[in-house]
Amino acid sequence: NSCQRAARKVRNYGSPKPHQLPQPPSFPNITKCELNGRKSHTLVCDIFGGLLRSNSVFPYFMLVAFEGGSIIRAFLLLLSCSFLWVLDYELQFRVMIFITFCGLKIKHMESVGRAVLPKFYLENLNLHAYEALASTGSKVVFTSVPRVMVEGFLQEYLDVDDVKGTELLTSGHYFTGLLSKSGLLMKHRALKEYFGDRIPDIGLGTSSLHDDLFISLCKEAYVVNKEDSKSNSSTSVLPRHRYPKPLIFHDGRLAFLPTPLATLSMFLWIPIGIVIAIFRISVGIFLPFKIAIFLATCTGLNLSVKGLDSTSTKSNHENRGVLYVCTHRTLLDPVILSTALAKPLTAVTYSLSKMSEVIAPIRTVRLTRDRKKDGKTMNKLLSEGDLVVCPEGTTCREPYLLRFSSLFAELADEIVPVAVNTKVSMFYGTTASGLKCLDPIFFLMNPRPVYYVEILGKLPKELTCAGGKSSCEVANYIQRKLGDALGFECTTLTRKDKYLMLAGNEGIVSDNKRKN
Ligand SMILES: CCCCCCCCCCCCCCCC(=O)SCCNC(=O)CCNC(=O)[C@H](O)C(C)(C)COP(=O)(O)OP(=O)(O)OC[C@H]1O[C@@H](n2cnc3c(N)ncnc32)[C@H](O)[C@@H]1OP(=O)(O)O
Ligand SMILES: O=P(O)(O)OC[C@H](O)CO
Repeated sequence: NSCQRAARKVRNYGSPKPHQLPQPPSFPNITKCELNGRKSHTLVCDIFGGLLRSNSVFPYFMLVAFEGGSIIRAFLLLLSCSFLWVLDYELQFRVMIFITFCGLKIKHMESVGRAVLPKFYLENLNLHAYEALASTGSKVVFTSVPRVMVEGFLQEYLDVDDVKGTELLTSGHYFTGLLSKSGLLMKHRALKEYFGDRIPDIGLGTSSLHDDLFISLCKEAYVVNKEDSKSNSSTSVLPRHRYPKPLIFHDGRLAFLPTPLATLSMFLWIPIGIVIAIFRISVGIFLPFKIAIFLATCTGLNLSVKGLDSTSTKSNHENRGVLYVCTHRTLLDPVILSTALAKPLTAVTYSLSKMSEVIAPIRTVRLTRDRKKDGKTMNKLLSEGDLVVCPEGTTCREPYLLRFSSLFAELADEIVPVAVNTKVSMFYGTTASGLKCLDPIFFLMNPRPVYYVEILGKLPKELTCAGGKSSCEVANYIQRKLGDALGFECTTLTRKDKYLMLAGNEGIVSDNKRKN
C-alpha cells in the first residue's frame, strides 16, 4: 500500500538506485587539495555540503520562515518535515520554498539575508572548504536553494564572483512561493550553461550522486564528506578568529541553528517558557531583591556576581551618587546590577519601549540624545542618588564593546565600571528591527539564561576628568578595562553603525514611535 511504498522510499532516500553501482568514493577529500598557486584558478561548489559543514538546507529555510515570516509560517514548515522525507529532491525544495516564501515581503527576505543568515553561515563554514575557496582567484557558487538566501553572504563575506541559485517568482513587493520559469536549479546543467566550452579548475561537493555529476565536470574534484565534518567537528569548523570579516552585529530572535529536532524542542518549550518568563518578571517586580534572585535562580536563571564589595561602591559625597558605567548586553543589565547590589538605582534609557518602562522594577529616565539636555538630566539624577548608564547606547551580542559615549565622564568623578555579559541558548533578548517590547520576555523565556556581573573598583581620581583627563580619555580607558575584564575586543563602532547595518536606519527613535 501507499504507506509501505512511502516507508521504502524514506529508507532508500539518498542511496543509489539499483542500476547505479555502489561506488567507492571516487574523488579525493578536500584536505588533499593543494592550496598554493591557485590564484588563476576557478573553483565551483555549492554552499550547502560544499562550503558549509552540513548539506541540510532545512535550518536555513526555517531561519527565513521564522525571522522574515512569522511563528505560524515556521510552524507550518516544521509540520512539513513529517512528509518532506518521502518526496524526491525537487519536490522537497518546491515544498520548502512554497511554505517559506509564499506571501513573504521581499524586503523581509533582504533583511534576514543581511542581518540573520550570515551569522549562521559563518558558524558552520567548513575550514578546509573555506581555505580552498580563499586560495582561488575566481569562485562561482551553484545551488538549488533560492539565490536570495545565499547571494548576499557569499559576495560580502567570501568574495564569490557569481552565485547561481534557484530564481523565485515575485509579484509586487512579495514572493509568490513559486519558482520562476527556469525552475529548480540543477547544478550540473547550470554549470554547463555557465561555462560553455570552458572547464572550471576545481569542483567541490559532497560524495552524493547529485554532486558527483556536478563536480565531475571540473578538471579536479574534491569531496567534503559528511562523516569528516561530523567526526572532526572541532577541527573542520572555521574558527572565529579566521572569519573573513568579524561578526559583530546580527539580528533575529533565534540563538540556535533550527534543525527539525531543535525547532520541535523550541515549539514544545514556548508555552513553558512564556509561563516562566511571566514568573521571572513578576518576582523581579514585586518581591524584594534577595527573594527575587533566589526564586529566579530556582527557575534556571544563572546569575554570577563578582566584586561585590560595598565600600567600593559607596559615594564619598553626601549629596551626590555614584555613577555605574555598565557594558550593555540586554536591557535587563541595570535591573540585574541593581538586584546584585541590592539597592535601587536609576537608569537612563534610550529607545526603551513603553511596556518595558511600565514593568521596569527600577526607576528609568529617558535620554534625548541631545548632549546638553542629557547632561543636565544625568547631573540632576546624580544629585538625587546612584545612577547607571550604558554608554554604548545600544546592545551588542558578540564579544565586542562599542564606543563609549564620553558625556558621562564629564558629569561624575565617582565612577564604578561594571562588566556585564549574558549567554542564551534559545532566544536573543534584543532586536534591531523587531518588536522591542518583547525583548525582556524573549530573554527571560530562555531555559537557562546566564548573567555575569563583575563590579570593578571605583576609578581612581587621577583617571577622571577631575584628575585632569579628557572625557574621551576616561571613556576609552573604562572601555578598555571592561573589555579586558570580559575578554572582549574594543571597537569605535556606534549605535548608528549597528542600526545602519542591521535595520537600514540610524537608530533614532521619535517619541511617538516608542509606544511599542
Ligand atoms: C526581572 C524584571 C524584568 C523587567 C523587564 C523590563 C526591564 C526594563 C528595564 C529597563 C532598564 C533600563 C535599560 C536602559 C538601557 C538603555 O537604555 S542604554 C541607552 C542609554 N544610554 C545612552 O544612550 C548612552 C548615553 N547617552 C549619552 O551619553 C547621550 O545621549 C549622547 C549619546 C552623549 C548624545 O551625544 P552625542 O553628542 O550625539 O554623541 P557622542 O557619542 O557623545 O559623540 C559625539 C562626538 O564626540 C566624540 N566622541 C564621543 N565619544 C568618544 C570616544 N569614546 N572616543 C573618541 N571620541 C568620542 C566623537 O567625535 C563624536 O562624534 P561622531 O564620531 O559620533 O561624529
Ligand atoms: O534596543 P537596543 O539594543 O538598541 O538597546 C537600547 C536600549 O537598551 C534601550 O532599548
